Amino acid sequence: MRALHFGAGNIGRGFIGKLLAESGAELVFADANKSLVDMLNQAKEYRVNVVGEEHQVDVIAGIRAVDATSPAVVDEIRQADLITTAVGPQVLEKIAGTLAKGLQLRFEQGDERPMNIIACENMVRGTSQLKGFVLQHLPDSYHAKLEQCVGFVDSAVDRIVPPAATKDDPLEVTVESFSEWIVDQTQFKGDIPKMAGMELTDNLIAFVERKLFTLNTGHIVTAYLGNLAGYQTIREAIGDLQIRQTVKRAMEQSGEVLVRRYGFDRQLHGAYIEKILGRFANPYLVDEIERVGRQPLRKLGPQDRLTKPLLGTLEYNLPNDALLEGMAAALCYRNAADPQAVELQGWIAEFGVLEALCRATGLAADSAEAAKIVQRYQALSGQVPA
Ligand SMILES: NC(=O)c1ccc[n+]([C@@H]2O[C@H](COP(=O)([O-])OP(=O)(O)OC[C@H]3O[C@@H](n4cnc5c(N)ncnc54)[C@H](O)[C@@H]3O)[C@@H](O)[C@H]2O)c1
Ligand SMILES: O=P(O)(O)OC[C@@H](O)[C@@H](O)[C@H](O)[C@H](O)CO
Repeated sequence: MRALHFGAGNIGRGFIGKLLAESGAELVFADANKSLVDMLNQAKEYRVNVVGEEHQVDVIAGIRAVDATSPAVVDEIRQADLITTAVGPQVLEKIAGTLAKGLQLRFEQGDERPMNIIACENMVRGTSQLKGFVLQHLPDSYHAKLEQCVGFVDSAVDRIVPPAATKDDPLEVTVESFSEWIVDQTQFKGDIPKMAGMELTDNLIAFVERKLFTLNTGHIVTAYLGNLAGYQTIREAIGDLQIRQTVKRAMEQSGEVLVRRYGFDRQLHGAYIEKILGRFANPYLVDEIERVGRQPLRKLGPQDRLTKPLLGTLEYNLPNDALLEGMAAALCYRNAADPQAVELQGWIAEFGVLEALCRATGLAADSAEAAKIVQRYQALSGQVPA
């Protein structure tokens, strides 16, 4: 199997690329960072440090890389059996034109072999969104061929991978031992690739929402409350009992929506939350609040990990105070190095906090929830670190 993976970053090297290579795929990374591409091509391998109760170092060998902005990537796309991505939700639109070029070339050459594409991003049905972008770039005359030959397979991906702590080997990644990759088995074209570590489901939406609206909801509340309390890492923040209680409650409040919507077993979901709290406290990982808190406008978006669960609590008439607290803390997030944090603070300065909140989340300005968030923001904003 020839696999092309877009995004040789933390999750690309530490999870999806590792899994592809270990399954025997001929693996090529495509990345826009030229020095990363050069380093991968020079080393042809990298180390993955798997940390937890037991430590292990895996060497991922026999890999190469291509500049995702160069014409060479088009030919790699043409030849691939499986294309995966871990580039960030906002980048999918940017790589769609290149994907369309590679697919067009493949179709022009009369190649009708099945190919599958899986976006491994923290978003609901990211691959389906990518398909929409690809269709915008692909001439209409190839749309039927795309439907016939290319499977766009949605997935849920879970493994905490902070940027590596070691400075001496820039390619090494450190990952937690837990990992979960669940894909929608109904969307493949041709044979489903056999890969240890890739689970199949015909009910993907439940698993995507379970992951995004539990782990990522808890993660972001930890990050923004931790930031307000002056912590640097997720582990420090979750070690603060008061923060831990709010984070747990936020996951429980979001979780109750998931239990009602998808029929998850309440007790098992409680155990899932406990396990996640343990993962946040992993003593072997240094996960900066800055990484987890990145892009607050995306995190506050209507379909994302704070607003969507909040809307669910309204639908089922459930408590939501911890989710509101997390959203108020998000509005307090300042980071001069994060363009979305700067933009959010710019909106607050220009339009006031209520309008900024409504722009970011889509909440109605006259809603009770918006009023409560603003009230909590006023109380919390006094604590914003200098
Ligand atoms: N790190 C985690 O713990 C984790 C876990 C699960 C899911 N995810 C998701 O995986 C995705 C990637 O996250 P990450 O933490 O690995 O980020 P990252 O920043 O470490 O990696 C992203 C990579 O994409 C590359 N890239 C950017 N634009 C590109 C382009 N146009 N073409 C090709 N490559 C491009 C960057 O150079 C970088 O190497 C995100 O959607 C994230 O939500 C991350
Ligand atoms: O990647 P983001 O920015 O959507 O979210 C930050 C973290 O919550 C995320 O990367 C988690 O570490 C990951 O989702 C764990 O599976």
